[in-house]
This record gives sequence, C-alpha cells and structure tokens, in this order.
Amino acid sequence: MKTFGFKIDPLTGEEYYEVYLRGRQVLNDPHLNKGSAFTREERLSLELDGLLRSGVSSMEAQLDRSLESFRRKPDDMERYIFLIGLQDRSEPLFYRLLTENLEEMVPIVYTPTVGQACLQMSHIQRRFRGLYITPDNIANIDQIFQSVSLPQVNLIVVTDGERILGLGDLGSDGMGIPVGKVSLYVAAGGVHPAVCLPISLDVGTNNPRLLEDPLYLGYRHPRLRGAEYEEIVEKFVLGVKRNFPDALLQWEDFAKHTAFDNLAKYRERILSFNDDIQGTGATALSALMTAMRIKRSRFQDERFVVVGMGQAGTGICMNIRAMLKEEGLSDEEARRRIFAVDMQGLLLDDDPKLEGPQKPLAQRRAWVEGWTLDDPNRIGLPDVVRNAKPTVLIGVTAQPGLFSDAILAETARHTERPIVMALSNPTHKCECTAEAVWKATDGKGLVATGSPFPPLSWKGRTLQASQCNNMYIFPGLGLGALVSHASRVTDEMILAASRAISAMVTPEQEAMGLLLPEMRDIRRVSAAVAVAVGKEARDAGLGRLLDDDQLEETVRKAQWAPRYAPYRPGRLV
Ligand SMILES: O=C([O-])CC(=O)C(=O)O
Ligand SMILES: [Mg+2]
Repeated sequence: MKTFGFKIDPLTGEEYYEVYLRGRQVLNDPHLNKGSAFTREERLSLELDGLLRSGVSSMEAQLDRSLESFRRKPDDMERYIFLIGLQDRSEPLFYRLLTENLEEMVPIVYTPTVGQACLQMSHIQRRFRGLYITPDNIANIDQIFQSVSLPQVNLIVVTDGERILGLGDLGSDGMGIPVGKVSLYVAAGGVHPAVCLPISLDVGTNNPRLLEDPLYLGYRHPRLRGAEYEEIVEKFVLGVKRNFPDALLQWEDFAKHTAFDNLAKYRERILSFNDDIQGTGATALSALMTAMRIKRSRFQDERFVVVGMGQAGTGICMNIRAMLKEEGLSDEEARRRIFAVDMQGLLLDDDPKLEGPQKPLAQRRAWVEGWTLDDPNRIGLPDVVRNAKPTVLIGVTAQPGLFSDAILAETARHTERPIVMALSNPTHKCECTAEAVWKATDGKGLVATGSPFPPLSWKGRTLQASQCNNMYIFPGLGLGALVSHASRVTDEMILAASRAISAMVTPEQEAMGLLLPEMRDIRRVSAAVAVAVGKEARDAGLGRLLDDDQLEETVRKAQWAPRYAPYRPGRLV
C-alpha cells in the first residue's frame, strides 16, 4: 500500500506530497513524519491534533535538538543506535543531519562503525528496514515486492551477508551494510530515500556463533549452496525485473565466487553492478591516477604489488592492467608490472589452482627464477617486496598488520614516494595504519586506507590519508545510470567515473598527499560521477540523448536536498 505520492499543483506549480495516512500512522511512517515540525494546517488536515505537543519547531531547531542528543552518546555504537533510531523516526531529519555533519556521522552510519553494528545486529535490532527474502518466502516474492509502501523503487542494494566488510559471514545481521549503502546513496548521491530499498537475501549462515546465538534473528540454517542457491538468486532477480523494472541492482558483500558468478550471469540481464569488485576497483584506480599526477609518473613506470586476490584485489588488478594497456603496453609488458599475491604467495602462471580472472595477472615462472627466497617452495610477501621492489603496495586481505614496519621499510628503500593502499575494513582489519607509512617514509608515502584515519602533523606539515572507499563511486554511478536511463553498467562507464573523481582533486589537496577528494565534497563528486556516467552511456548508445548541459541540469535536479515537503491530505486508500 502506497502511503504517499509526489504531486505538483497545476494552479500554483507547488510541489507537495499527497498523503494517504492519518493520525498516528503518519507519525509512524519515517518518510512522512515531521514530528514537532508539522504545521498547524497539516496537524488539522492529517488528524494529528492532540498527538503532538503545542510548540511548532523549525527543522533547524530539530537539528539542534538531534545534534545535542547525538553528541551526548558515550560511544560510537550508541551513536549508531541513535542515528538509526532517528532514521526510523524521520528520514528527512536524519538525512539533513547526516548531510550537514558528513565527516562526523558517515563513520558512524557507514564504515567503520556499521561493521561493529553488524557484528551485534541481532542484539541491537530496533525496527526492521527494507526486505528480508529467505528460502521460506521466496515463493511469495511478488507479493512481498508489491507490499513495499514506497512510491517507486529505483535502487536496490542486496547482500547475502556472506562476506560483510572484512568480517566474514554475518548472515542476515549483515543487513546493516545495505542500509548503510542506501544512507550514502541519499546523503552522498542525493538519491531520494523514497526510491531506495535495502534487501537481505537471507539464505542461512555458516557462522557457528550466529547459529548458536539464541538472539540471532536470521534464517537459522546452514547456507544454501550450489543449485539451491542459484535458484533463489534467479527467482530474486526475476522478481526484481517483474516488479521494479526501472531499478538498478547493487550487489554488495557477497563471497568472492558468488560475487563474480552473479555479476557475470546478470550484468547483461539487469541494470546492475558489484560494488566490491567494480566500485572498490574504480575508487582505487582514481586514487592511483591522482598519485601518478602527484609523482609525475605513468602507470608503466610503477611496479604494483597487490595482496589479497578477493573481489577488490582482482578488480583493482584488472583496472591497473587496463591502464597499462591503455598506455600502449602489450599483455606481457603489463604482466611484468603486476605482482598479485594471495594465500599461496605470488601468483605464478604454472599454478594449476589459478582462477580464470587471475590467469593474466600471474607472473611467468621464468621471470622470478633468480629471486632470493626465504623458503624455496613459496614466494611470500617479504620475498616479493625484496625482489620486485614495488613502488605501489595495495592490501585487500583483512589481515591487520600485514604491512609490517619491516615490509614498509623495505618498500621505502627502493622508492622515495611509495604509494601504500591499506584497504581492508573496518579499521581493526586494516593492513597498516596511515601513520606507520609516514614513519617508514619520512612523511613522503602517499597513503589511502579503506576506513578513515586521522591526519598527522609531520615536521611542520599536515599529512592526510585518503579514505579509498567505494562511497566515492557507487552513489554517483547509481545516480548517473538511473537518470540517464542506462540499460546496463559497462566497464567504460566505471572508468569514466574513476577519471571524474581523480580530476576533482585540487593541487592544494595533492600537496597534502590526498589522492581522492575530501568527504565534505562528496555530493559534488557524486554529481560529477553521475554526469560522466551519463555521458558515457549516451555516447555508447545505451542512455538518454541529452547534451552535456542537459545532463548536468538533470543530475542537479535529481539530487534531493533533505527538507520537509508540504503535505496535503489525499483520498484515503
Ligand atoms: O562498505 C565499505 O566500506 C566498503 C566495502 O564495500 C567493503 O569493505 O565491502
Ligand atoms: Mg562492500
């Protein structure tokens, strides 16, 4: 049942919501509730008289009150619970507070605190948000989708919870992630909250801690695998296509194999992308593009060590390879510059366990013949760093401390300005701290991390690490694909997004070592990404035929600024 619709008064041109609820139902709907800010007229017409205290607050006064409550909370988890509570009471107020305090609040509703929240989700759960699809209810998917009260659905973020950040299988406790991603779609991208739907595809969990926890709220069953798993995903995707034909689907925090399989299987069939492979890969590429500009270097002048061949690591390697080839290198020349390391050590071309996407990334055995090794049977990270002399070190392993002081010092011996990207989330999974890189490089290292780190004063300068997080990509990518009516998300659109982000880093920011724009500019960044994506979609014949100015105007208008719309009572349904 729809609770409201977007309307324009033909007489005055006024935009308003036509509201189909009355009384306490209005107050219980987070899209509609304005709390003490309902005007006297709305209080009468929507039957709220007597349900609210007499005073009428402005949104500004409500923001002051909310900020006061937020800052009174003793720790980040309590701040998270407070903000989710506010989101459940009033979305416009929550989003206004979030957009006005991005740097303070994004680390709470998103990485890293959202990770802590997911670890405890069944213990801190308040209201439920979005949809929970399980093997028990998949047969009713049409009914479930039809019951969504949003006026329309354009954006879906779905997880099956098997690889939540670097925290592993959290079952449907992982729903915090799609919820957090939607919060950033709205706050950073400007997508309207009433078109966004987070979904948990809850196919069970293999996490014994959850299966044994009496408070666990998910589908209490070992994970579906193989054909059973594929069938539920297929039914889910078909259900999305039938019920929300204009929606973009974002795959989030699946385990590696299902992430690659689902992306390959569905990217041509439904407008979709995988945030962890493509989003993280594209943000890392942006950061590298900026680093090349700072160092006045080219990709072909660098040697890249990438540790952790999961989704992000593979996506990053594929992007680096694409750039090397764009600079004119052959396949073999590109291969020589990328050292991909996983569980087994350096990937080598004669390894029978190599997976499909890893094959072009493996080093030739003959090329490493002369290397000095700690153990002749395995080429570990220290061996790679000592012999390959990387200029770029990228970690996506969820192994804290992997980039030890010794590894950083060895890297710094061979290059003055190493680029170090410790991308695992949340903070306690990071391969190294930003400070450790600066210490090892006398403040010269260029650093990006997945979770935020504080700046550091170093010999009279302020050094900053960029938060290399897919939040720079996905909100604008989604917005651009949607407003340009793209039929699918191509690699070229994502590359255009990477370039747009890097182009926004100013020379002053570069001087501080920043590789990505600052978070306070994220809405502008998302707009630039959306425009770049829309242009690429148009030029490839996959999107609307708008000229550049029209595209910019469309994106500008699409970005919702959180505020209360005026309400008028609609006929009750
Ligand atoms: O959510 C984040 O902060 C980045 C991300 O996608 C992940 O780590 O899986
Ligand atoms: Mg993710």
